[in-house]
Amino acid sequence: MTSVDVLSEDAPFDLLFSDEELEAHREHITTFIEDTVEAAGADGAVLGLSGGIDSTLTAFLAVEALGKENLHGLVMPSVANAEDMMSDAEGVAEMLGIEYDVVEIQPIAETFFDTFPEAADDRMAAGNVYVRTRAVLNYFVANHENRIVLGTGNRAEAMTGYFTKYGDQAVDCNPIGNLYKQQVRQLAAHVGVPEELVLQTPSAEMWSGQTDEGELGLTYDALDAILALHVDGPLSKSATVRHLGVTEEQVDRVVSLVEGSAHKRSMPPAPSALDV
Ligand SMILES: Nc1ncnc2c1ncn2[C@@H]1O[C@H](COP(=O)(O)OP(=O)(O)OC[C@H]2O[C@@H]([n+]3cccc(C(=O)O)c3)[C@H](O)[C@@H]2O)[C@@H](O)[C@H]1O
Ligand SMILES: Nc1ncnc2c1ncn2[C@@H]1O[C@H](COP(=O)(O)OP(=O)(O)OP(=O)(O)O)[C@@H](O)[C@H]1O
Ligand SMILES: [Mg+2]
Repeated sequence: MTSVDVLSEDAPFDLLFSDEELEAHREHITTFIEDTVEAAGADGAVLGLSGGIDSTLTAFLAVEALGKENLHGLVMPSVANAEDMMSDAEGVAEMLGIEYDVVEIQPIAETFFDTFPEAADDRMAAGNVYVRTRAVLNYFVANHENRIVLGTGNRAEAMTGYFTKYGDQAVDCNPIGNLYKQQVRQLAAHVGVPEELVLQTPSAEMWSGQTDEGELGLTYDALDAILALHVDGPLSKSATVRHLGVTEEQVDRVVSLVEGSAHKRSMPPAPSALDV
Protein backbone atom coordinates (compact mmCIF):
# COMPACT_ATOMS: atom_id res chain seq x y z
CA MET A 1 0.00 0.00 0.00
CA THR A 2 2.30 2.77 1.22
CA SER A 3 5.43 0.79 2.00
CA VAL A 4 7.40 2.20 -0.94
CA ASP A 5 6.23 5.81 -0.62
CA VAL A 6 7.25 6.07 3.00
CA LEU A 7 10.85 5.33 2.21
CA SER A 8 11.12 8.52 0.19
CA GLU A 9 11.87 11.63 2.24
CA ASP A 10 9.67 13.87 0.07
CA ALA A 11 6.63 11.61 -0.20
CA PRO A 12 3.86 12.86 2.08
CA PHE A 13 2.73 9.99 4.26
CA ASP A 14 -0.85 8.93 4.53
CA LEU A 15 -2.68 5.67 4.94
CA LEU A 16 -5.50 6.47 2.58
CA PHE A 17 -6.69 3.93 0.05
CA SER A 18 -7.22 4.34 -3.69
CA ASP A 19 -10.77 3.79 -4.97
CA GLU A 20 -9.77 0.33 -6.13
CA GLU A 21 -8.38 -0.54 -2.69
CA LEU A 22 -11.53 0.78 -1.01
CA GLU A 23 -13.68 -1.56 -3.11
CA ALA A 24 -11.33 -4.46 -2.38
CA HIS A 25 -11.59 -3.83 1.38
CA ARG A 26 -15.37 -3.49 1.17
CA GLU A 27 -15.60 -6.84 -0.59
CA HIS A 28 -13.07 -8.49 1.73
CA ILE A 29 -14.87 -7.37 4.90
CA THR A 30 -18.38 -8.21 3.73
CA THR A 31 -17.20 -11.67 2.67
CA PHE A 32 -15.56 -12.04 6.08
CA ILE A 33 -18.81 -11.18 7.89
CA GLU A 34 -20.85 -13.54 5.72
CA ASP A 35 -18.36 -16.40 6.14
CA THR A 36 -18.06 -15.88 9.90
CA VAL A 37 -21.83 -15.96 10.43
CA GLU A 38 -22.14 -19.03 8.22
CA ALA A 39 -19.27 -20.87 9.93
CA ALA A 40 -20.92 -20.24 13.30
CA GLY A 41 -24.20 -21.70 12.01
CA ALA A 42 -25.81 -18.45 13.15
CA ASP A 43 -28.92 -16.76 11.82
CA GLY A 44 -27.36 -13.31 11.71
CA ALA A 45 -25.61 -10.82 13.94
CA VAL A 46 -26.17 -8.28 16.70
CA LEU A 47 -24.15 -5.15 17.44
CA GLY A 48 -24.22 -2.09 19.66
CA LEU A 49 -24.96 1.16 17.84
CA SER A 50 -23.45 4.28 19.43
CA GLY A 51 -23.78 6.82 16.64
CA GLY A 52 -19.96 6.70 16.33
CA ILE A 53 -18.18 5.90 13.12
CA ASP A 54 -16.85 2.44 14.06
CA SER A 55 -20.26 0.92 14.81
CA THR A 56 -21.89 2.82 11.95
CA LEU A 57 -19.41 1.51 9.37
CA THR A 58 -19.64 -2.02 10.80
CA ALA A 59 -23.44 -1.89 10.55
CA PHE A 60 -23.34 -0.63 6.96
CA LEU A 61 -20.98 -3.44 5.95
CA ALA A 62 -22.96 -6.05 7.88
CA VAL A 63 -26.15 -5.09 6.07
CA GLU A 64 -24.32 -5.46 2.75
CA ALA A 65 -23.05 -8.87 3.87
CA LEU A 66 -26.11 -10.33 5.59
CA GLY A 67 -29.12 -8.31 4.44
CA LYS A 68 -31.01 -5.89 6.66
CA GLU A 69 -33.29 -8.60 8.06
CA ASN A 70 -30.28 -10.40 9.59
CA LEU A 71 -28.81 -7.59 11.68
CA HIS A 72 -30.16 -6.53 15.07
CA GLY A 73 -28.93 -3.24 16.54
CA LEU A 74 -28.90 -2.31 20.23
CA VAL A 75 -28.79 1.36 21.25
CA MET A 76 -27.84 1.38 24.94
CA PRO A 77 -27.77 4.83 26.53
CA SER A 78 -26.30 5.67 29.92
CA VAL A 79 -26.24 9.11 31.54
CA ALA A 80 -22.83 9.64 29.95
CA ASN A 81 -24.18 9.49 26.40
CA ALA A 82 -24.97 12.70 24.56
CA GLU A 83 -28.58 12.68 23.39
CA ASP A 84 -27.65 13.57 19.84
CA MET A 85 -25.30 10.56 19.67
CA MET A 86 -28.15 8.27 20.70
CA SER A 87 -30.48 9.81 18.15
CA ASP A 88 -27.74 9.38 15.53
CA ALA A 89 -27.51 5.71 16.54
CA GLU A 90 -31.25 5.27 16.05
CA GLY A 91 -30.96 7.20 12.79
CA VAL A 92 -28.36 4.70 11.53
CA ALA A 93 -30.67 1.77 12.32
CA GLU A 94 -33.55 3.52 10.57
CA MET A 95 -31.42 4.48 7.58
CA LEU A 96 -30.39 0.84 7.19
CA GLY A 97 -33.88 -0.50 7.89
CA ILE A 98 -32.67 -2.97 10.54
CA GLU A 99 -34.48 -4.18 13.64
CA TYR A 100 -33.26 -2.27 16.70
CA ASP A 101 -34.03 -1.76 20.37
CA VAL A 102 -33.20 1.05 22.74
CA VAL A 103 -32.18 -0.38 26.12
CA GLU A 104 -31.52 2.12 28.92
CA ILE A 105 -28.55 0.70 30.82
CA GLN A 106 -28.43 3.26 33.64
CA PRO A 107 -30.73 1.26 35.97
CA ILE A 108 -28.69 -1.90 35.34
CA ALA A 109 -25.42 -0.09 36.02
CA GLU A 110 -26.87 1.49 39.17
CA THR A 111 -27.40 -1.97 40.68
CA PHE A 112 -23.65 -2.56 40.26
CA PHE A 113 -22.81 0.90 41.64
CA ASP A 114 -25.00 0.23 44.72
CA THR A 115 -22.86 -2.77 45.62
CA PHE A 116 -19.68 -0.66 45.85
CA PRO A 117 -20.77 2.96 46.30
CA GLU A 118 -17.19 4.10 46.85
CA ALA A 119 -16.25 2.82 43.36
CA ALA A 120 -19.19 4.52 41.67
CA ASP A 121 -17.36 7.87 41.78
CA ASP A 122 -14.36 6.42 39.98
CA ARG A 123 -15.22 7.45 36.44
CA MET A 124 -13.00 4.84 34.82
CA ALA A 125 -14.30 1.96 36.93
CA ALA A 126 -17.89 3.12 36.50
CA GLY A 127 -17.42 3.77 32.78
CA ASN A 128 -16.15 0.24 32.32
CA VAL A 129 -19.35 -1.01 34.01
CA TYR A 130 -21.38 0.69 31.27
CA VAL A 131 -19.21 -0.88 28.61
CA ARG A 132 -19.38 -4.38 30.12
CA THR A 133 -23.14 -4.10 30.71
CA ARG A 134 -23.54 -3.58 26.95
CA ALA A 135 -21.52 -6.74 26.34
CA VAL A 136 -23.89 -8.74 28.57
CA LEU A 137 -26.88 -7.43 26.64
CA ASN A 138 -25.28 -8.14 23.25
CA TYR A 139 -24.75 -11.76 24.30
CA PHE A 140 -28.24 -12.01 25.83
CA VAL A 141 -29.68 -11.23 22.39
CA ALA A 142 -27.10 -13.32 20.52
CA ASN A 143 -27.82 -16.41 22.64
CA HIS A 144 -31.56 -16.06 22.32
CA GLU A 145 -31.67 -15.30 18.58
CA ASN A 146 -28.81 -17.55 17.45
CA ARG A 147 -26.74 -14.58 16.29
CA ILE A 148 -23.07 -13.69 16.64
CA VAL A 149 -21.86 -10.44 18.23
CA LEU A 150 -20.09 -8.11 15.82
CA GLY A 151 -17.22 -6.12 17.29
CA THR A 152 -16.45 -2.63 16.06
CA GLY A 153 -12.82 -2.26 17.13
CA ASN A 154 -10.30 -0.85 14.66
CA ARG A 155 -6.58 -1.51 14.41
CA ALA A 156 -5.48 1.62 16.28
CA GLU A 157 -7.69 0.70 19.25
CA ALA A 158 -6.67 -2.95 19.24
CA MET A 159 -2.95 -2.19 19.17
CA THR A 160 -3.04 0.45 21.88
CA GLY A 161 -5.44 -1.49 24.12
CA TYR A 162 -7.89 1.39 23.86
CA PHE A 163 -10.90 -0.73 24.79
CA THR A 164 -12.39 -2.27 27.91
CA LYS A 165 -11.15 -5.77 28.62
CA TYR A 166 -14.19 -8.08 28.32
CA GLY A 167 -16.29 -5.03 27.49
CA ASP A 168 -16.45 -3.68 23.94
CA GLN A 169 -13.75 -6.27 23.16
CA ALA A 170 -16.11 -9.14 24.19
CA VAL A 171 -17.25 -10.02 20.68
CA ASP A 172 -17.17 -12.85 18.18
CA CYS A 173 -15.29 -11.07 15.38
CA ASN A 174 -13.94 -7.65 14.45
CA PRO A 175 -14.81 -6.86 10.82
CA ILE A 176 -12.93 -3.53 10.73
CA GLY A 177 -10.16 -4.72 13.06
CA ASN A 178 -7.47 -4.35 10.41
CA LEU A 179 -8.24 -0.75 9.49
CA TYR A 180 -6.54 2.24 11.06
CA LYS A 181 -8.94 4.99 12.14
CA GLN A 182 -8.41 7.23 9.11
CA GLN A 183 -9.11 4.23 6.87
CA VAL A 184 -12.32 3.59 8.84
CA ARG A 185 -13.45 7.13 8.06
CA GLN A 186 -12.48 6.81 4.41
CA LEU A 187 -14.25 3.47 3.92
CA ALA A 188 -17.30 4.83 5.75
CA ALA A 189 -17.56 7.76 3.35
CA HIS A 190 -17.06 5.36 0.44
CA VAL A 191 -19.96 3.08 1.45
CA GLY A 192 -22.34 6.02 1.92
CA VAL A 193 -22.20 6.89 5.63
CA PRO A 194 -23.40 10.52 5.93
CA GLU A 195 -20.57 13.02 6.25
CA GLU A 196 -21.65 14.38 9.64
CA LEU A 197 -21.21 10.89 11.12
CA VAL A 198 -17.85 10.39 9.42
CA LEU A 199 -16.57 13.64 10.88
CA GLN A 200 -17.89 13.10 14.42
CA THR A 201 -15.36 13.38 17.26
CA PRO A 202 -14.50 9.84 18.43
CA SER A 203 -15.56 9.16 22.03
CA ALA A 204 -16.12 6.11 24.20
CA GLU A 205 -18.68 8.21 26.12
CA MET A 206 -17.84 6.50 29.41
CA TRP A 207 -18.14 9.90 31.08
CA SER A 208 -19.34 13.15 29.61
CA GLY A 209 -16.70 15.14 27.81
CA GLN A 210 -14.42 12.15 27.21
CA THR A 211 -12.72 12.04 23.81
CA ASP A 212 -10.40 9.36 22.45
CA GLU A 213 -7.79 11.84 21.28
CA GLY A 214 -7.84 13.74 24.58
CA GLU A 215 -7.33 10.58 26.58
CA LEU A 216 -4.79 9.01 24.24
CA GLY A 217 -2.83 12.26 24.16
CA LEU A 218 -2.45 12.41 20.38
CA THR A 219 -4.55 12.64 17.26
CA TYR A 220 -5.67 9.52 15.41
CA ASP A 221 -3.77 10.71 12.34
CA ALA A 222 -0.54 10.77 14.36
CA LEU A 223 -1.37 7.55 16.20
CA ASP A 224 -2.24 5.67 12.98
CA ALA A 225 0.92 6.86 11.30
CA ILE A 226 3.23 5.96 14.21
CA LEU A 227 1.62 2.53 14.44
CA ALA A 228 1.87 1.92 10.71
CA LEU A 229 5.44 3.13 10.30
CA HIS A 230 7.13 2.22 13.55
CA VAL A 231 5.15 -0.51 15.34
CA ASP A 232 3.71 -2.40 12.35
CA GLY A 233 6.32 -1.03 9.97
CA PRO A 234 10.08 -1.02 9.65
CA LEU A 235 11.06 2.54 10.61
CA SER A 236 13.23 3.30 13.61
CA LYS A 237 12.12 5.85 16.19
CA SER A 238 14.30 8.59 14.71
CA ALA A 239 13.20 7.87 11.13
CA THR A 240 9.56 7.97 12.28
CA VAL A 241 10.11 11.31 13.99
CA ARG A 242 11.77 12.66 10.84
CA HIS A 243 9.15 11.35 8.40
CA LEU A 244 6.07 12.32 10.36
CA GLY A 245 7.17 15.47 12.14
CA VAL A 246 6.05 13.93 15.45
CA THR A 247 8.05 14.09 18.67
CA GLU A 248 10.10 11.32 20.25
CA GLU A 249 7.76 11.51 23.24
CA GLN A 250 4.77 10.78 21.01
CA VAL A 251 6.48 7.71 19.56
CA ASP A 252 7.43 6.55 23.07
CA ARG A 253 3.84 7.07 24.22
CA VAL A 254 2.48 4.86 21.44
CA VAL A 255 5.05 2.14 22.09
CA SER A 256 4.23 2.18 25.77
CA LEU A 257 0.47 1.90 25.08
CA VAL A 258 1.12 -1.07 22.79
CA GLU A 259 3.43 -2.83 25.26
CA GLY A 260 1.31 -2.08 28.31
CA SER A 261 -1.82 -3.53 26.74
CA ALA A 262 -0.40 -6.89 25.62
CA HIS A 263 -2.44 -8.59 28.37
CA LYS A 264 -5.64 -7.43 26.66
CA ARG A 265 -4.77 -9.19 23.43
CA SER A 266 -3.95 -12.65 24.73
CA MET A 267 -5.74 -15.44 26.56
CA PRO A 268 -5.43 -15.14 30.35
CA PRO A 269 -2.25 -16.99 31.28
CA ALA A 270 -2.15 -20.04 33.54
CA PRO A 271 0.87 -21.80 35.04
CA SER A 272 2.39 -24.36 32.68
CA ALA A 273 1.44 -27.99 33.27
CA LEU A 274 3.58 -29.40 36.07
CA ASP A 275 5.13 -32.79 35.45
CA VAL A 276 5.44 -34.36 38.93
N1 LIG B 1 -0.28 -6.61 33.11
C1 LIG B 1 -1.52 -7.09 33.30
N2 LIG B 1 -1.75 -8.41 33.16
C2 LIG B 1 -3.00 -8.91 33.32
N3 LIG B 1 -4.08 -8.14 33.58
C3 LIG B 1 -3.89 -6.82 33.73
C4 LIG B 1 -2.61 -6.25 33.60
N4 LIG B 1 -2.73 -4.91 33.77
C5 LIG B 1 -4.03 -4.67 34.02
N5 LIG B 1 -4.75 -5.82 34.00
C6 LIG B 1 -6.21 -5.97 34.19
O1 LIG B 1 -6.84 -5.09 33.26
C7 LIG B 1 -7.69 -4.18 33.97
C8 LIG B 1 -7.64 -2.83 33.26
O2 LIG B 1 -8.18 -2.95 31.95
P1 LIG B 1 -9.65 -2.43 31.66
O3 LIG B 1 -10.61 -3.00 32.62
O4 LIG B 1 -9.92 -2.62 30.22
O5 LIG B 1 -9.58 -0.87 31.99
P2 LIG B 1 -8.61 0.29 31.48
O6 LIG B 1 -7.65 -0.17 30.43
O7 LIG B 1 -8.05 0.96 32.67
O8 LIG B 1 -9.66 1.27 30.85
C9 LIG B 1 -10.27 1.06 29.59
C10 LIG B 1 -9.65 2.00 28.57
O9 LIG B 1 -10.24 1.76 27.31
C11 LIG B 1 -10.87 2.92 26.84
N6 LIG B 1 -12.07 2.55 26.11
C12 LIG B 1 -12.97 1.68 26.67
C13 LIG B 1 -14.11 1.35 25.97
C14 LIG B 1 -14.34 1.89 24.70
C15 LIG B 1 -13.39 2.75 24.19
C16 LIG B 1 -13.62 3.40 22.87
O10 LIG B 1 -12.70 3.59 22.12
O11 LIG B 1 -14.74 3.73 22.62
C17 LIG B 1 -12.25 3.07 24.90
C18 LIG B 1 -11.19 3.73 28.08
O12 LIG B 1 -11.43 5.07 27.77
C19 LIG B 1 -9.96 3.46 28.92
O13 LIG B 1 -8.89 4.26 28.49
C20 LIG B 1 -7.14 -4.15 35.39
O14 LIG B 1 -8.14 -3.76 36.32
C21 LIG B 1 -6.70 -5.58 35.58
O15 LIG B 1 -7.83 -6.38 35.87
N1 LIG C 1 -24.44 3.95 23.93
C1 LIG C 1 -24.12 2.87 23.24
N2 LIG C 1 -25.10 2.07 22.76
C2 LIG C 1 -24.79 0.96 22.05
N3 LIG C 1 -23.54 0.58 21.79
C3 LIG C 1 -22.54 1.34 22.24
C4 LIG C 1 -22.78 2.53 22.98
N4 LIG C 1 -21.58 3.07 23.29
C5 LIG C 1 -20.64 2.26 22.76
N5 LIG C 1 -21.22 1.22 22.13
C6 LIG C 1 -20.54 0.10 21.45
O1 LIG C 1 -19.17 0.09 21.83
C7 LIG C 1 -18.37 0.24 20.67
C8 LIG C 1 -17.06 0.88 21.00
O2 LIG C 1 -17.22 2.27 21.15
P1 LIG C 1 -16.32 3.26 20.28
O3 LIG C 1 -16.55 4.61 20.82
O4 LIG C 1 -14.92 2.74 20.20
O5 LIG C 1 -16.87 3.14 18.78
P2 LIG C 1 -17.87 4.12 18.02
O6 LIG C 1 -18.66 4.90 18.99
O7 LIG C 1 -18.63 3.26 17.08
O8 LIG C 1 -16.91 5.05 17.18
P3 LIG C 1 -16.04 6.31 17.68
O9 LIG C 1 -14.69 5.75 17.99
O10 LIG C 1 -16.01 7.17 16.49
O11 LIG C 1 -16.67 6.93 18.87
C9 LIG C 1 -19.27 0.97 19.69
O12 LIG C 1 -18.82 0.82 18.36
C10 LIG C 1 -20.60 0.29 19.94
O13 LIG C 1 -20.66 -0.98 19.31
MG1 LIG D 1 -17.92 6.11 20.38
